[in-house]
Amino acid sequence: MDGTTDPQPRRYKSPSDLARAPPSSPPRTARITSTSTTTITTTRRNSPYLPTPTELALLALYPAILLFGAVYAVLSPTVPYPAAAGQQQQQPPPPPPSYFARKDNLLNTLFVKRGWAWITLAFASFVVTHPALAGRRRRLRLLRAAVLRWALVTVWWVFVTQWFFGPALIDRGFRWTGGKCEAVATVVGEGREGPSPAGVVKEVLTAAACKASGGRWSGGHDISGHVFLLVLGSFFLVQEVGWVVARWGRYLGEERCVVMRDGAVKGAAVEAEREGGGRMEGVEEGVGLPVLEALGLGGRFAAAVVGLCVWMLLMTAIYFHTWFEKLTGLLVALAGLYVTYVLPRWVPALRGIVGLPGI
Ligand SMILES: CCCCCCCCCCCCCCCC(=O)SCCNC(=O)CCNC(=O)[C@H](O)C(C)(C)COP(=O)(O)O
Ligand SMILES: Nc1ncnc2c1ncn2[C@@H]1O[C@H](COP(=O)(O)O)[C@@H](OP(=O)(O)O)[C@H]1O
Repeated sequence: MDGTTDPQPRRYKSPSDLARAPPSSPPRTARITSTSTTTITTTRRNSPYLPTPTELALLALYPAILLFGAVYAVLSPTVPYPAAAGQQQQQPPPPPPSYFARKDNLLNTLFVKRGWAWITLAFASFVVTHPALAGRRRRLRLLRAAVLRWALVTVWWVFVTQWFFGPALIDRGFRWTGGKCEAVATVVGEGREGPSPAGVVKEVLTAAACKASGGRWSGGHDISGHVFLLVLGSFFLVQEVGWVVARWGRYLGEERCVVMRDGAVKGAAVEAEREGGGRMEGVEEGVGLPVLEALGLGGRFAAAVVGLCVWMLLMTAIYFHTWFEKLTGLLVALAGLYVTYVLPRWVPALRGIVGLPGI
């Protein structure tokens, strides 16, 4: 167990090794927790109503990226400001100042435009393969809660970008703020043709339908779908992977606090212990592993997806939309994240259903 008898000493096993190892194979040096050796420490009490300091620091990167993009777009001589400021210009757009200013760039077409599928794939590969979620007794409970949280953010993504009992919230918001499908309106205004012109205007309720009919979606507030998806998806992965790996490898000296049913505020680990979740019986812990190894294959895949999200967010910040449309994209994403990850900390009934990542 102490590694001195190992002919090829290696202090810790990687998650892929652990996943391959038969359940009964004795660990070499990595620590095993049993019911008597749970050592979860809470070093400071955070507000259950707010993200923890580490979460806040990570969240602060999003407005920082948007701010950087806006400043860069204004200051850079290569970024034509009207293009960065929105789609209101009447003239044909100038040639794109960079490959990533093109809507048909590969990362946009293959990654962002299929963004939720990538986020879902990364999440699934992490929860299915990571040894921290492999303990027999905890596995089902943790998986069920993680899938419910995925369903919650997925429903929010669907409502905001795809469908909300008709047009998605982004499309509804655009029309509520006075937007319309311009080409169709012009035809109607000029009374040129169309079997039922007024009907045509009524039917163009979404940006996609407007584009398909050759029109231009303009005049309203167009919440940035890219900012929304990239922030929601990347922070969802950060939460789902981050807390599991941080607890498994004991990387963080901080803990989420929760409001208990009797109103007491406690560290979330207390609840984990009560549920048996603080004790990874028979599950090797990742204490001391380098973070990259502790992430495992699934976690590294998720980290790569998060990296791509951050890069594309920066590109959107520099080349697309107005700053206010990007800000609302961010706020709408944060609303979904708050409901999924912070609200359960102070609403025990909700926590009983969707849980907290890693607990
Ligand atoms: C009454 C309750 C009803 C609840 C309804 C819930 C329905 C659940 C459906 C579950 C679907 C899950 C699908 C999961 C797998 C996938 O993700 S497949 C879809 C892949 N597609 C995408 O990822 C599209 C991503 N793109 C976008 O969201 C948008 O294109 C955009 C990037 C936000 C912006 O679009 P623009 O056109 O550029 O403006
Ligand atoms: N990082 C990025 N790379 C390429 N295109 C981007 C982009 N961010 C936004 N766009 C494009 O800008 C338009 C508005 O984006 P959104 O509202 O989703 O934020 C969309 O155009 P299309 O709808 O014509 O593809 C989208 O593809």
